[in-house]
Order: sequence, then structure tokens, then C-alpha cells
Amino acid sequence: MRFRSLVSKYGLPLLPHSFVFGHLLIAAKVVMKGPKDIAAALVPYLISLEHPETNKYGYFYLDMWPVSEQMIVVHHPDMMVQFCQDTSFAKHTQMPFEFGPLSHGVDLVTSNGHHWKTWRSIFNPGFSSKNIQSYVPAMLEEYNIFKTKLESFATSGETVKMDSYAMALTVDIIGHAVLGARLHAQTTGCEIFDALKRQIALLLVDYSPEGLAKLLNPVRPFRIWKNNRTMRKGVLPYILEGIRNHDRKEGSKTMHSLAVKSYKDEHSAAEGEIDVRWIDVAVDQFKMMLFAGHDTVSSTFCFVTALLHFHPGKLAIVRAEIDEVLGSDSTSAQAAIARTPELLNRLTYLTAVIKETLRLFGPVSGSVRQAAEGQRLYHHETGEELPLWDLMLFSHQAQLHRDEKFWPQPHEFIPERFTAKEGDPLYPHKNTFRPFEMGSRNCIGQEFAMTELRLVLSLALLDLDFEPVYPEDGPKYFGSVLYQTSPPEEITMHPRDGMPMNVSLRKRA
Ligand code: HEM
Repeated sequence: MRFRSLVSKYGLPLLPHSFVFGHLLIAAKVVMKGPKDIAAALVPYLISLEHPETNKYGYFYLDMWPVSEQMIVVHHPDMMVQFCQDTSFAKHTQMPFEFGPLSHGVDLVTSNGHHWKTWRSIFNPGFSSKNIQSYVPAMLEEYNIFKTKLESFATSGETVKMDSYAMALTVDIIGHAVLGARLHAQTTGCEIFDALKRQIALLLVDYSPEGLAKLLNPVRPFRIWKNNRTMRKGVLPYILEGIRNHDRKEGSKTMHSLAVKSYKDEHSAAEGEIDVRWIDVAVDQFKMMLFAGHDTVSSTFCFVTALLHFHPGKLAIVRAEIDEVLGSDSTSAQAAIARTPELLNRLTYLTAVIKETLRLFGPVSGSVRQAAEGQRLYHHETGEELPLWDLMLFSHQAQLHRDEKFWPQPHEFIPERFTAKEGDPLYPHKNTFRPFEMGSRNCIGQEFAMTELRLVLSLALLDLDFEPVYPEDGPKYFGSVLYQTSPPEEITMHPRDGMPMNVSLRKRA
């Protein structure tokens, strides 16, 4: 009601809006058109396709209340720049609300202001190129466990849900960076990771029927408390060990060693007197890092291998490049990477493949922000000021990434976009490629993720073939059997049905 009157008072463009249901009916209509299990975060994009007038504006007001917040969906790069880069608007209050049961609003992803700035500068050195390269031996060690598993699938011929195996790999890798430890999610299982996954499944993303069922579950608060207790118990020994050894100079700068160092720099208190409130915040930071650093990378691994299966010509180019840069024998390739991690940066076509995959299937659909008093947004062409009120501002990169105004043949897999020279029609427009978001709240882990993906993919593609197994007569998204869904137990977008795949040993010609 308020939304409707505000929008009409200012003469703003409004999609067909029901007095009672807001935009829920048009959302239901696009979902019914299929695929029905499409990720909820892509629904604004599908609505926009049904209403091409939204392209003219570069934004639209969307009222999905009470399922989710009323919002302004922004999909024009010049407008995204205004609130993500020129000025970084605060993360919307929805973020700490959504992740609160996991990390109490004090983590790097959802916090704002001085608290966020302090912790970002504590963690920044951990994501320098040099420090990321120091994790390469650990990445190789964890990859070899993954490889053995994949080879066993190739021998047994069973179809496996690749997403869950790739997630165990990525959590074991990010465990090295966050806690400086092996988490063994791929082998014996890991209490911290299991509790993290159970906690993610309890988070409330929206007030859809699934969300309401979670909210009304009387044992949810107890489970949340128990999972947090398990994670804290699991993480605490690493913190205490870090405090004991905080003078140690050698080795990688892990998230926990950086956090401990900053604490020790500020406090001269004797051991044993460490502030419990600080420990709680540090534990929450580490939980969020483990979360942010695992399923984003695993989902990208799944989509890259699947897309390359459907594009054998591109796969051949990737493999020729790997042979040239790392050699065709995987043992020697691993030795070369361990000796000279910079070699991974020479895999330029593979990097283009990863970027093109992130364009089509980025695991994060966008960033949600909130304007403070006096903050404005202007239309990119007319310069008119848009009323923001207290609406959520959604920088919808998933929509921008498939906008034909900026990306020729937007639904096609064309890695050459990212090797094209300026002036080439394929060359990406400024500020249009934002899977890691841009500006000061961009992804702190992006270089870590790219290094990990280059390493794991180059070695896996040397030895193995991956074939996604989806029924050809099943639902399709822009003609493809590949698309993203919102599994009830996850919070980011994941490959449909966990990406069922057949793995086989590569047959060389
Ligand atoms: C393909 C992999 C990844 C993608 C696509 C991705 C994407 C993103 C995006 C879009 C954001 C902004 C979110 C927002 O505005 O709400 C973000 C933030 C963040 N990401 Fe990633 N991410 C990836 C991997 C990682 C990894 C490996 C880490 C490792 C720790 C990580 C840690 C974080 C953190 C801590 C933030 C919050 C940064 C801040 O606000 O200061 N991410 N990521």
C-alpha cells in the first residue's frame, strides 16, 4: 500500500502491481513458465524479461512483500557504480538478519562501518598474491585426495553429485587459509563443517513457505545454539594455539594468525586473560570465511567442467594450454605448480573459461544495500534522482551478466570475451563483469578463489573427463540443461540437483 502510493506519487515506472499481492503474482507466473526449481535470486531477472520496459530504465521497483523485502532492482552498471563504487552504501539490514544465527552480524560479509573496516584491514594481508601462493602446497595436498576420489568414481562408473564432493574439497582448502589446519572434510569428516552446513540449513532467507516452516520450527533456536557451540568448540583450540605461538614468523598468514596478531598488538594482557568477547567475534569471522570460501568455489568448479563437456572445442583449447604451460603429465604438472605457483597465471584461456562461467552461473546473484539519510541514486541517462526511501537496493549482477546490451549472444558460452582486445565487439564493457562485486565491499577472497580454481581445474582436466547427467527432455534455462537452484539447505545458488556427473579417465588421442 505504502509502496504503491509512494511509487505513484513520484510517477515512477511500476510493473503490473496487485493491490493485495504486490508483484508476487507476476513472480509466480514466471516461475510457472519454468524451470520451476530455478533459484529464487534469479526471479527478478525473469520478471524483467517478461517486462522488457525495465531494460529502458536500468532498474525497477519490486514488491515481493511479505516473502521478501520491497526493493529496487538495479541492473545498469552506471547505476550500480553509484552505490557500490563511487560511494559504498551499507549492507542492507536483511544481511545481518539472515546470517545472524550463524555469525551475529559481526562478520566481514554483513557488518558495516568501523567494525567492518577494522576487520577488513586485519584480513587483507592474508589475501595478498604472495600469501595466496604460500597455500599452493596445501591446495595440492587436498586436491590429491579429491583426485583419488574422482578416480574411484571413474573405476566404479557410478553417477555422483559433484557439488557435494567439490564442497568437501573447497572446505578443506579454505580451512588451511582460515585456521591453518587440515579439516579432513573429504576423509574422516569434520565436525566444524558439518555443524556449519546444519546451521546454513537453518538460516532464513525469506518468508516463503519453506522459510516460514523453518521459523515456526520450535526446536530451531535450540539447534542454532547447539551448532554454534559445536563450531566454537572446534575453532577455539586453533585460536588458543595461535595465541601461544603468535610470535612465530614463518609460514602463511592465516586468518586466525592475523586476527590473533591484531589482538596481541592491541592488548598487553597476559595469556589466559584474553577477552571472551573478542574470541566470540573472531569465531564468527572464521565461520563466515569458511562459509564464503567453500560453496562459491565448488559450484564454479561444477559449472566449468559441465560447460566444457558441452563445448568440446573449448575443452581442447584449455587442454592444449595446460599441456603447454604445465606439461601433459599430471605428476610433473603438480611439481611445476609447487615449484612455480605463478605458472597458474599463465593459464589465460582457462582463466577466461572460469570468468565466462562466473558470468553465466555466478554463485552470488548480487549485493543488497541500504541508503542512509541523504544518500541518492541518479538515473544513468536522465540524471533524475530516484526516491530510495528505506527500500533494499539490489545490485543484480546475474541480470547484468546476461544483458544483450552489454554482452553479445548473452546466453552463449564464449570465453573469448575475456581474451578479446579493446575494440573487439566481444570486449567486456566497463563495470559489467562483477561476479565478485566491485568497490570497497568486493570479495576479499577473489584472488584466492581464482588461484584455487586454476589449480584444481587444470589438474583435473589433465586426467579426467566430466559428463553432467541431466535428462535431455527435462527443464531447460535458455536452451540449456544447466541452471542454478536454491536448495532449501543452502543459501547461495547451487547447480541443479547437485550436478549429477559421470567421471571417466581421459582418453588421449
Ligand atoms: C568463485 C568464488 C567466489 C565468488 C563468486 C564470490 C563472490 C562474492 C561476492 C559477490 C561478494 C559480495 C557480497 C555482498 O555484497 O553481499 C563477496 C564477498 C566476500 N567474499 Fe567472496 N566469493 C567467492 C569466493 C570467496 C572466497 C574463496 C572467500 C574466502 C575467504 C570469500 C570471502 C568473502 C568475504 C569475506 C566477503 C565479504 C567482503 C567484505 O565485505 O569486505 N569469497 N564474495
